[in-house]
Parts: sequence; C-alpha cells; structure tokens
Amino acid sequence: MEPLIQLDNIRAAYDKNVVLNQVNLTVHANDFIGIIGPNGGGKTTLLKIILNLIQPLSGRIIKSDSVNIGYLPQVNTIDKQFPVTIKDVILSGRFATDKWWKRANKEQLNRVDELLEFIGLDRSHNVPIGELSGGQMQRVFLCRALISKPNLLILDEPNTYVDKTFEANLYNLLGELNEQMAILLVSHDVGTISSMVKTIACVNGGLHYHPSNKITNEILQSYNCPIELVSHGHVPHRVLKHHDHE
Ligand SMILES: Nc1ncnc2c1ncn2[C@@H]1O[C@H](COP(=O)(O)OP(=O)(O)OP(=O)(O)O)[C@@H](O)[C@H]1O
Repeated sequence: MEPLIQLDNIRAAYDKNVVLNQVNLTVHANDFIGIIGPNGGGKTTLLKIILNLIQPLSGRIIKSDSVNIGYLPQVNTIDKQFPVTIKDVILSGRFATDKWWKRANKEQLNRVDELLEFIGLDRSHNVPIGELSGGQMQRVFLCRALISKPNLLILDEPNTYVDKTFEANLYNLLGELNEQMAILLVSHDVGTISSMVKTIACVNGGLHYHPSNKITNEILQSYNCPIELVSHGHVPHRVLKHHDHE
C-alpha cells in the first residue's frame, strides 16, 4: 500500500543551526511509531516538518493525497488564558479539512459529545479552557486532533500532564485508535512508550529507525543512544541522554 508520508533525506535548521540531518522516515497506515530522543534532539522539529509548519533546508516530503493529520501539540505551548470553551477548542480541529468560514455541522457537533465520552471527560462543552487542569486540557486537545477523523494522529508528549489514573486509559485509547489510524507518538521517556508502540524512531540530529518496540540497552548503545535513569517525583524514568557523536 502507498505510504501516508515519506521523508527523504531531510535537513532542517533554525537560522544556521542545523538540527536534523539526513533524516528518512516512511509512515504507513496503522503504523504506531514511538519517536524518542533526548531533549533538543529534534523530535518536535521533525513533527513540524511533517505538518508543514516549517520548511526543510533540503530533502523531500512526499504525502499521499489521502493523508489527513490530527495533531496534539505539547500542552505547554497552549495559552490557557485564551477565552475559548471546550467546544470551541475541539471544533477548531475541523479546520484541518474544513474551510475556516464553514459552520460546524450537526454531525461534527455530535462528534464533540462522542469524543468527550470516548476520552472520559465529564465537563460541560461551555467550560472555558482556563478552568481545566493540564491533564484535562490535554484530553480536550486530543479530541480536537480527532474531530476531523484523521488517518494519521501525531502526539507530542501526550503524557506530560496526564494524571496516573488516566495514563493507562490513554494508552488503551491509543491502542483502539491505532486500529483506525497511524500514530506518531513523541516522548523522551523510553520506558513509558515501549509497551505501546510497534516501532521506534530515535531522533538525535539524525534518525535511527528500529523496526521493533523492544528497546534494549544494547540496541540503544549500538546506535549511540545511551539512556539514563532520571527521577520525576518518586518514579524513576529511563530517558535518553544527548548523543555526543552528532
Ligand atoms: N523556533 C526555534 N528557533 C531556534 N531554535 C529552535 C527553535 N525551536 C527549536 N530550536 C532548537 O532546535 C533544537 C531541536 O529542538 P526540538 O524542539 O525539535 O527538540 P526536541 O527533541 O523536541 O526537544 P524536547 O524533548 O525538549 O521537546 C534545540 O536545540 C532547540 O533549542
């Protein structure tokens, strides 16, 4: 089957600071790719290239005509003071496919209810997003990413603010969604995602693709992706150290 997205020899920079070099990646329908890498390794930049938010210096991005992307940005990039309601936020995800002047139709309005139920968020549509916790905001933005029925869902650190009880639910939901769509999931937390994803892309200036979800120390070290243990609160996490060779 034709790939949804193909990145071919991508090079990307901010001013003259090259952050991605010789990056190749192919995404097929129903892939579930975990994108891991150290802070500053270029994960978000890679997503922005796929989303056409920044242009690469060189290389090609080939997208299938059928690709429809839903995107969950990092929640810390979202302005909580912006005076919009849960419903406004979710419906704004329509503009991935609808023209901006089109009013939401009945089906889309119903879908807001369905998505809030799917995500287990028991809050009224008309609650301003400023009243939500970080985890609740993240759920609302996941609904926003899903409103246009994407066949490729891109998530940037979806578990940052999610409370522990919802975290397991989130992973179950992503498993369900993966039956209908490909998923690219960015995290710098190796341990958390390895049980969910099917394959791994390690991004640190370059991109090393592991066609399996088994992240052993040997694999990481053979690609010069050394991990270290860090502690967030009481829970130790395996994360990637910065790669010195690139
Ligand atoms: N808008 C920007 N202007 C200049 N430099 C940037 C910009 N955005 C990112 N960078 C730099 O590009 C490099 C890659 O950043 P990027 O956000 O893609 O990494 P990341 O792997 O997503 O990091 P993190 O895990 O911390 O989110 C970093 O050195 C970062 O400082």
